[in-house]
Amino acid sequence: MDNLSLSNLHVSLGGNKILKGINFKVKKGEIVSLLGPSGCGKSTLLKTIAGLIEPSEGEVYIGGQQVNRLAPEERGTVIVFQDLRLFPHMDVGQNIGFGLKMKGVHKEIIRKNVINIMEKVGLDGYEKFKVFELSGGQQQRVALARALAAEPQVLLLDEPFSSLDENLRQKMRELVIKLHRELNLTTILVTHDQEEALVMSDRIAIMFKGQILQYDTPKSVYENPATPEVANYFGEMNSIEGFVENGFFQSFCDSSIGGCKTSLEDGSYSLMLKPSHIKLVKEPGAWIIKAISYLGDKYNIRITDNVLDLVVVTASNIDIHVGESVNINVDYPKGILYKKELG
Ligand SMILES: Nc1ncnc2c1ncn2[C@@H]1O[C@H](COP(=O)(O)OP(=O)(O)OP(=O)(O)O)[C@@H](O)[C@H]1O
Repeated sequence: MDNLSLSNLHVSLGGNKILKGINFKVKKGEIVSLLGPSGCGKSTLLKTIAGLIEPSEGEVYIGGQQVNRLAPEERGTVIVFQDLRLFPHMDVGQNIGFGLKMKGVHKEIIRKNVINIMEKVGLDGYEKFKVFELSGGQQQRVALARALAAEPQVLLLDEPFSSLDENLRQKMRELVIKLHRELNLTTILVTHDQEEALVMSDRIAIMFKGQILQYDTPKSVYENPATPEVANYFGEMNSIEGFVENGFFQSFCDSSIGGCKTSLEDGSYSLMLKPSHIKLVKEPGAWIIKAISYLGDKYNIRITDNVLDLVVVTASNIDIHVGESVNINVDYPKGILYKKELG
C-alpha cells in the first residue's frame, strides 16, 4: 500500500515555479531518497509534504487521506532539518519528549518512551544532559530520537548528516537504516550525496529543475539512467554524438572511436559511456594521453585522438605518462544510446 502519494504537485515561491507537476508514490516501509543538484527543489518538495509550504496545484495523500488542508502537526509527518533545531534550554529527555508533551501524553508514558528511544539511538544515560554538552553526532541522535518519539507515518530527513564528518555520517546512515527496519518506517531522505542515496534507499527519485526525471531502484538509476542528465549526475560521462543507420551507431565526427551494432531505429543519438566502460590498452595507438589525475586506487585519464576527448579510469598501478600513445577498448554493450529529439 502507498503510504505517501503526490499527484501533479506544483509549487511557486517568490513568483518562480519551483515544483512542476510532481507525481510520486512511496510504499509503507520504504526508504526513498530525493537526489539532485542544488536548487532543484528537493527541500521544497519535502516541506510541501510536511505542510510547511502550500502547493498551488495538486494533492498530497498520506496513509490514503488527502492532507492538503491539514496543519503540519496533524499530517503524521515529522521533518528533521540539517540544522536540527533542538531546544537549547531543555535537556535531552525534554527535547525528545517535547512532541508527546504537546499532545498531552501522560508524564510517565513520555518518560518510558523517551528512555526506550534513547536506547534505540544509542543515547542511554544522556537524559539530563543539555544539548550544548553533546557532540555533533550525539545532537543528531537527539534530533532523530525526537522525530521518532512522535511516531510519524512518514519520516522526512532534510540532509540531516551533511554537517558530520565521514565517519560519523556513516554511523548515522547505519543507525537510520537499522531504525527504519526495526520500526517499519516510511522515510524520505533529501540528499545530494550520491553514495548516500545509493547505499540507503529502496528507490531514488532524481530531481532536476523542479521535476522528477527518474524514480527507480538505486541499481536501475545508476545502470540505466533514463536521460543524459541523470547519467551525467552520477559522475562525468563520455557523450558521443552520432547517428544510427541500418542497425549501426557511429559518431558524427571522424574519430577512431568506432561504433557498435544496435537494434534501435535510424536517427540521431548520444552514446553515453562511463569512464569505466573504456579500457586503456598500453600499446601504441590512435589516442594520446593528455592528463592524468591520481585518485588513490585509480587514475582518471584524459585522452584525445585530436577529434574526440574522452575520460577513462584505470587502476593506479600501471605505468603511464602524459603524451604517451595508447589504444582503447570500448565496452559498447554497457553504453546507453539516447535518441535526440528533433527541434
Ligand atoms: N522562500 C523562498 N522564496 C523564493 N524562492 C525560494 C524560496 N525557498 C527556496 N526558493 C528557491 O527554490 C529553489 C529550490 O530550492 P530548494 O531549497 O528546494 O532546493 P534544493 O534542491 O533543496 O537545494 P539544496 O540541495 O541546495 O538544498 C531554489 O532556486 C531556491 O532559491
